[in-house]
Amino acid sequence: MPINNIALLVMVLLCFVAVLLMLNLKEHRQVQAKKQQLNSYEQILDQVGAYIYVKDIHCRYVYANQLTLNFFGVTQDQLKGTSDTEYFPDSVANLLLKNDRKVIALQLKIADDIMVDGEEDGSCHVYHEIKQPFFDEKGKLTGLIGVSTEITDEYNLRSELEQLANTDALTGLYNRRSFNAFSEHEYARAMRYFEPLSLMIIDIDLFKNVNDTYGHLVGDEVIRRVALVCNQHIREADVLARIGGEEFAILLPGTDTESAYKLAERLRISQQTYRFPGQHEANDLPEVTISIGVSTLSVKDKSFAQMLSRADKALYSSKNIGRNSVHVA
Ligand SMILES: Nc1nc2c(ncn2[C@@H]2O[C@H](COP(=O)(O)OP(=O)(O)OP(=O)(O)O)[C@@H](O)[C@H]2O)c(=O)[nH]1
Repeated sequence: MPINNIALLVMVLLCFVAVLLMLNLKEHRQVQAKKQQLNSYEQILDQVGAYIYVKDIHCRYVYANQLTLNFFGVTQDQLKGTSDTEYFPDSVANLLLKNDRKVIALQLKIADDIMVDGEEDGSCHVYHEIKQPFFDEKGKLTGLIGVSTEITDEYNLRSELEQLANTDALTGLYNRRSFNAFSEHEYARAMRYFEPLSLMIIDIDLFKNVNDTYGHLVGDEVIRRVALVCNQHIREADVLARIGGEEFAILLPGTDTESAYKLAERLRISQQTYRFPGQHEANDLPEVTISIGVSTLSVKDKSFAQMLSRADKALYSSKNIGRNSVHVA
């Protein structure tokens, strides 16, 4: 082969190698750039004040940001392939797994509040978690991505506000608002399943005299004592509420007229014969009597209001015959 041709061949080969090297270098640079980009994304995620993690389709951890790693007390390498059973009590881990499986199976985003008991002080922490399916660039499901934030303070505040909105400050009983909600619910249930349902309205007799004679503060204590005595006689399913100043109501699911009447009589008598053990200050409060109106759900009732109105009428009958009595309507 002439020398010129060999030189040409060497030149072509060199060019080919140079092109290959350049391509390789470009690819290397791209990989490096991607790595750098991923590193900076990870750095960003590490600085977010939320627990961020990725799990595979078997609900095992693939990645977690620094906050999550700190919480679990593991490194990124130690985390890989582990599951929640290693970091949470069984009850919590099962709940988390249930949510994970839902996300994977239904390919749906879900949100939930999770309560976790603190190991050291027994305090309860609440986390709001959002989980959604995670797909690769070809659209194939590869697992899930989750974000959790601690909402203990908000949760406690919400519970306190809910309690304030639903309970009566003086007695701690349900207020009228929550009594109405319970009543509608129990009325619908009793109607649907043909179950008995009774209602009692209780009013303290001549209560104005108590206030006028002993003052409002003593009046308040008497209201609290009436509530306490009523509370001692009811079952867990019964709903006792303070629905007005000196007026109470008790909703009695699964209770027929006869049983409701017997309970009302027991309550009426026990308001006069109660005695709290020891030197209870309620024992020194002025005596009062109560009047009660009872009604029971009828198939003819079109709404809970009709039952309520019958109990009200029965209460007025009790007042009209001289108080300290029970009437059924
Ligand atoms: N101390 C106190 N008194 C209250 C409260 N809410 C309502 N009252 C009082 O309860 C009294 C109710 O009086 P009335 O409606 O005339 O009825 P009553 O004196 O109980 O007479 P009868 O119901 O007919 O037996 C009023 O004096 C109200 O001011 C409360 O939260 N605390």
